[in-house]
Amino acid sequence: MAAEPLSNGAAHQSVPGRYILPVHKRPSSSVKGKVAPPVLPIVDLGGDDDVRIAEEIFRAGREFGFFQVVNHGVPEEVMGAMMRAAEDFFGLPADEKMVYYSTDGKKLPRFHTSTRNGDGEEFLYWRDCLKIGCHPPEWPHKLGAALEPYTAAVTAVARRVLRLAAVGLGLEEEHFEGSLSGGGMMNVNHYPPCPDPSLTLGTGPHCDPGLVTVLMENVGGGLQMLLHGDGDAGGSGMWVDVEAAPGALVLNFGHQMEVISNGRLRSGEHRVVTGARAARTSLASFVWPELECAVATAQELVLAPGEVPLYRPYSYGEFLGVYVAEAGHRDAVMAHFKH
Ligand SMILES: O=C(O)CCC(=O)C(=O)O
Ligand SMILES: [Fe+2]
Repeated sequence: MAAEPLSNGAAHQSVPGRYILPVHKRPSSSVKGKVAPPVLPIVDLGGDDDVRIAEEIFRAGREFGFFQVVNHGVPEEVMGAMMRAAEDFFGLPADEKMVYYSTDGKKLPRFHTSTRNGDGEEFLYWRDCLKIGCHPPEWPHKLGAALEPYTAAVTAVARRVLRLAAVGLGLEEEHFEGSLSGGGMMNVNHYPPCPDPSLTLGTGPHCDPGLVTVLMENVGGGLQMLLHGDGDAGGSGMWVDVEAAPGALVLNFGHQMEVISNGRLRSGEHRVVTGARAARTSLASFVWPELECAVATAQELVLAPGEVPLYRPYSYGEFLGVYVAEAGHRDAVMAHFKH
């Protein structure tokens, strides 16, 4: 049954039944212990010491799949205008937002709650979202003016990081250019205050499907990443808060980076916990391959003695189909592509 988005009505006094997660899916069910949250690695994109920057990105990508960037070159006014436009959207009267409402997972732009507006969903995540394609004619007119400069600036950051990631991996600097990074879209996420955050999640555990994601948020707190325990931070299987400095952008690698790098760079698994007080808005800009693009582990890497590709080649369209069908569950998705 289709669900009404959270931001369409008055503030919620209690958690509607469909948003209450089964006990084993609630945020506390996966806390096995406590580690001091590691500081999210800070990569300074300023300056031209690309070797240093590439090394920093490689280290953060290997351990967490997550890092924050400063001196990224996206003007403060451009970030501010984009965030205000996003916040304003969710404050619009319901009928203006519902113009974009759809349960058709392929439609863009698309306004939805949870992941699919309740269509085929056993339970709902405490999130409204506006999904936007990467091409201007499809942009919702209310956000259009802010989207153009923001998307251009953030795409430039992603492209620079992809060039540096290629250098860190020992690939040609241009490895990710062209159709490998020719696609993408944006999630404009909105998490209203939740009357009982222990019963809900804003987004469930997932890795992003593409190469790299650039995230901007208005309120710190909510995003968590899963630790793997094989780096200095320890804490295998633990969720820790992703906290970024004011003005920084948070970046994470997605599944395609893990496949192409044969696991050297991790796709950072993450989720969003809800908060009782402030509404949180975040913008996740995804850079990914064009649908017909063939994706495969980079041959230059697999030449290491005895090393074989972990995943079989596929088209990105095939990958996205599996990702949607498996609702983004990391292991279930990757099982389709493992050798
Ligand atoms: O809201 C966030 O911090 C993360 C959102 C997210 O994971 C996504 O849109 O894929
Ligand atoms: Fe995500």
